[in-house]
Amino acid sequence: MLRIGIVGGTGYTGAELLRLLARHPQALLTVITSRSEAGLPVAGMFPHLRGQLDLCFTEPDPGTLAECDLVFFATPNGTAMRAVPDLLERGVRVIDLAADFRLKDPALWEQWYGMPHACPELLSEAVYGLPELNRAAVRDARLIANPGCYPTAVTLGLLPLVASGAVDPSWLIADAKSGVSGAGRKAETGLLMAEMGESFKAYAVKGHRHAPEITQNLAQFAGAQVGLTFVPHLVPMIRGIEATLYARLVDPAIDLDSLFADRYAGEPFIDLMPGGHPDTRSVRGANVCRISVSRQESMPGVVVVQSVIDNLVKGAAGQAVQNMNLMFGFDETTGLEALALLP
Ligand SMILES: NC(=O)C1=CN([C@@H]2O[C@H](COP(=O)(O)OP(=O)(O)OC[C@H]3O[C@@H](n4cnc5c(N)ncnc54)[C@H](OP(=O)(O)O)[C@@H]3O)[C@@H](O)[C@H]2O)C=CC1
Ligand SMILES: CC(=O)N[C@@H](CCC(=O)OP(=O)(O)O)C(=O)O
Repeated sequence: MLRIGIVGGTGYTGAELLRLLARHPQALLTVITSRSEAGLPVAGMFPHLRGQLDLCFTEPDPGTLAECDLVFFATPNGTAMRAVPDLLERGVRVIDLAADFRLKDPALWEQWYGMPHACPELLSEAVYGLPELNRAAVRDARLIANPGCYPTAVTLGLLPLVASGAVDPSWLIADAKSGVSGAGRKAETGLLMAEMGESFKAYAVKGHRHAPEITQNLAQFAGAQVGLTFVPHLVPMIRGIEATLYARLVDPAIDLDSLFADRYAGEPFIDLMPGGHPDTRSVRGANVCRISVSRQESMPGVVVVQSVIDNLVKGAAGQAVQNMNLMFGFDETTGLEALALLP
């Protein structure tokens, strides 16, 4: 059994990791940290884990974490980078669900995250953990940068188009919407039901920190400068991301459904839905990205992709478990077989 630690076990992605790992046949949860709940039983805070997990939250402690085979960081940006060098040194492998190791350029990290990077020397080693893009490297990684939620939905939706040269990479638009759990479990006025319920708005229109992450992903395949307009929206639902993506086709005669089917053949967590309108409830709780690709008769030169994920599953904890399975040689789908919840 793999001994697993989770730093940040009281947040939404930490709780989702607990839900998935409590039933994973090869995973043994040994350390779950929380500074605010240290000493309290995990199942006391999360009753859905009663009878599944007999552990108490503990303060994050490097010595205890070093006894694990793998540590997940489900913590705010800028937390993992302070602890990771020591854990790697002690032979522990790490999956960071935050953004600390996602951007390869430390100056870009500082620009978007507002602090200098604590261990820039590890950025080149860290593997971006999107298996559909990077599966072989994930298997051998000591350190995984688990992708952001929006970047997962947007990258998977645009990748077949950009990588095949079917679209002009300098003109990409991503219009993305997220449920409120994407903002984490912190108390914030703008996230109150009375503030965001029955309402809907775009935010970070001038620039969101996920834009450089998506651009970095696509640039590896584009063969030319990537130009992306990315606008996120907050919608009054709890889970889910829907990204509607637009790009200009180089050859309007291309068979788009075949292009996507070829790119994602054999992918266990990509579901192509030709002619469909994937909705967020069809992925709630499931580790899947459901994609449809279309064009309008009046604008045959513009492709429209719809891509949906559960931000906490394929957009965070499920993807992290998928990466863990690859890193430790388990079947990639172990512990991730659950279907979506409907309704
Ligand atoms: N929510 C989402 O949909 C997604 C989130 N992410 C990323 O995953 C990370 C976690 O997100 P989320 O679960 O939503 O966040 P939450 O705010 O819900 O939870 C954060 C957790 O981290 C702990 N924590 C906070 N500060 C520290 C610290 N300095 N040292 C140790 N533990 C700390 C908190 O517990 P305590 O304070 O008790 O120690 C809490 O358990 C973030 O970086 C987020 O950007 C990525 C993809 C999707
Ligand atoms: C709805 C909402 O607020 N979403 C978050 C996405 C946060 C996230 O998961 O991003 P990182 O892992 O890169 O921090 C936001 O826009 O900040």
